Parts: sequence; structure tokens; C-alpha cells
Amino acid sequence: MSLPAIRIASVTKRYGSVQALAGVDLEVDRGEFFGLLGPNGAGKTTLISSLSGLVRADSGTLEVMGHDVVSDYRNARRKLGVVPQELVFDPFFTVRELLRIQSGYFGIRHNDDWIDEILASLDLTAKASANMRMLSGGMKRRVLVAQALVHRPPVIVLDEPTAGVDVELRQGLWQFIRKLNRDGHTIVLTTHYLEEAEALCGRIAMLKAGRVVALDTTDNLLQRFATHSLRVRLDRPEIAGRLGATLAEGGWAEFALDTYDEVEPTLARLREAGGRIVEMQLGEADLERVFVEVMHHA
Ligand SMILES: Nc1ncnc2c1ncn2[C@@H]1O[C@H](COP(=O)(O)OP(=O)(O)OP(=O)(O)O)[C@@H](O)[C@H]1O
Repeated sequence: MSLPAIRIASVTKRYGSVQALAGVDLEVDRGEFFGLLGPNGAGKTTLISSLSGLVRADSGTLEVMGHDVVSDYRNARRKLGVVPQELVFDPFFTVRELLRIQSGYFGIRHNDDWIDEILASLDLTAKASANMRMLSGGMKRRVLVAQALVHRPPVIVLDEPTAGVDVELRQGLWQFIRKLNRDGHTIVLTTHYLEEAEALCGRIAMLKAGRVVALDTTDNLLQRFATHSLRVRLDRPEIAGRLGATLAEGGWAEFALDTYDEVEPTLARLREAGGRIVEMQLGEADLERVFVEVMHHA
């Protein structure tokens, strides 16, 4: 069996009194499109930074394509491309200069053919000679992606790559990342846009307070929780509450259902209890609901 793309075992990291990572175990196989989700402060960036060597874990081991990120740092770093969350650049370099410098960090010279290809894929060709300070936020983010790819890493980690990015660019970016994944790259993504994670990721880990609290395929996660919901707005919402629904704002109540077959009996019970339905909606479970449930119970 080939080694996993990423192996994280018993990793802990503390910042003063904050336990940012409290014993994380995680393996990502080669070729996966993997999602790392969690609320603000869950430890996602700390985990990614530990993987890229920006942060030193207090204990545990991290490997990229079989290379330990501490004892075999150079090889581990070569196998990894990280698109960081924060936009930090030297404003005086042009896009091409920046990508050449980044290539130099990895000891790669004469990288212009590949740089041109990346620029074209990210729709940045026209900006190759522009100074970084002249680019919009969305374009800077694309340059961050380009920067992560100059050394052709097999494993690519993206930390909230679409934060503050417009819809068109987001779709373009995903198309490109999907292509990289189809070409065999392992992708790890953190995002707060759960519909993006649902659409893209085959497997997902959810972190809370530095621990993995859910880890499964996206399909299993969606199925593990009630797959459908019946939302009703009643003239007397408390009736639905007595029948086991979750009450929401505006008089809405929500029943979690395993199948659509349960819709009719639920409506019948409501009618018998004297509830009059003012409005009604049927919904599929989505990752957002799963996320809320997992975080609530973890
Ligand atoms: N350099 C640091 N010094 C002190 N505390 C830190 C540092 N970096 C992170 N933390 C703390 O560690 C915890 C985990 O932070 P981290 O940035 O890893 O979370 P995250 O899941 O990436 O959050 P977000 O979704 O907001 O990006 C938080 O409580 C954070 O305040």
C-alpha cells in the first residue's frame, strides 16, 4: 500500500493557555479532495501551519508523502503547496517576479514555462508584469494560489481560498482546483462556505477546540443525520414543539425526517393536535445542518 499523502498522529499545540490542537489524528490518502472544517478558532490554520513548518507542534508527528515535517523538512516542504489565508506580499514585486522568487526558494530555475501555464490557468496572464500593490484582493488571492503551485507539489492545502472572492472568480478557482485534483493532486481545503465543501470534498474532518469531532465521507455525514426536513409555520407553533419539532424564529417549526414517507403521518399528527399550517417547506439535509448538529453535540 502506498503511503498516505498526509499523516497526522497525536498532534498537540498550545499557545499559552490556549490548547489550539489537543491530539489530532488524521490521514489523507493520495488523490483525495479532503475538507477540513470547523468554527473560528477550532485549530485549522494551526494544523496547516504545523504541516508546512511555520508552526512547530508540541508533540505528535506530521508527514507529507511519507516525509516527516521536522526531521525531513526539506522533502516534506517540497511535496506541499500551501495557499495561506492571509494576503501578505511584498508590494513592489511584479507577479512574475514573485513567482520566480518563490521558484528560487525551492531551487528551481528556468521555471517560466510552468509559471506561464499557471498564470494562464488562473487568468492572470495579463497581470504578469503588474506590481502586486496594483492588484485587487481577488487577484492577489489568485497569485497566492499560483505561488503555492510553482514547485508542482503533489499535495495542495488551501486555507479559506475563497474568503472575500467574488462568485465568478470562486467558480473559476474551483474549476482549476478540481482539474488539479483530477490530474492526481491531493487537495485539502478549509472553508466556511459549507456548500462549497459539500460540492467538492469526498471526505471531511470537522474540528472543534483542537480535536477531530467528525471524520467521514461527505455522503455518510449527510446520511448520518436526518436526511430530510419538514418545516411548517403554524398559527400555534407550540403544538409542533410538543410533537418533537425544533422551534425556530417567526413561528417556524422543523421536523427531522428520515424519509419523505414520514411527511403524511407528521402532518396528520399536527392536524389531530389542532395545529393549522400557514406555510410549509420540505428540505434536504445539507452540510450546514450536519455541521451545526456535530458542533452542538461534540
Ligand atoms: N500565534 C498565536 N498565538 C496565540 N494564540 C494563537 C496563535 N495562533 C492561533 N492561536 C489560537 O489558537 C486557536 C486556534 O486558532 P486557529 O487560527 O488555528 O483556528 P482556525 O480554525 O484556523 O480559525 P479560523 O476559522 O478563524 O481561521 C485560537 O484560539 C487562536 O486564538
